[in-house]
Amino acid sequence: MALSAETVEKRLKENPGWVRSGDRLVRTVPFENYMDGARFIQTIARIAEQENHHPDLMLTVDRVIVSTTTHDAGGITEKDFRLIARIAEVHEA
Ligand SMILES: C[C@H](O)[C@H](O)[C@H]1CNC2=NC(N)=NC(=O)C2=N1
Repeated sequence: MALSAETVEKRLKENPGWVRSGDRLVRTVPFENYMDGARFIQTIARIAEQENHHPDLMLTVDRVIVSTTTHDAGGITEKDFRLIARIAEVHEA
């Protein structure tokens, strides 16, 4: 079930670096160079497979943009927050 806007805002306070954009949680993570960003994407891809929850990932020369929603629920769910908590374990904001 999609979380209410209030719940999303409250949970976001516990997740520095993440913002809500429409029905997505989004974080931009800066990197010194392309390959560091590429390695981060590889790590997230492994986590996504474990969680069976797969964020959109965009790699540029100096950042990775991570964006997640739960399509089935039509919004942000606990699955998205579980995923971003796992990402925080490998890269603090
Ligand atoms: C069938 C499978 O569980 C679904 O397609 C999953 C896979 N990964 C997913 N990842 C994300 N981010 N949102 C989803 O709604 C989603 N759905």
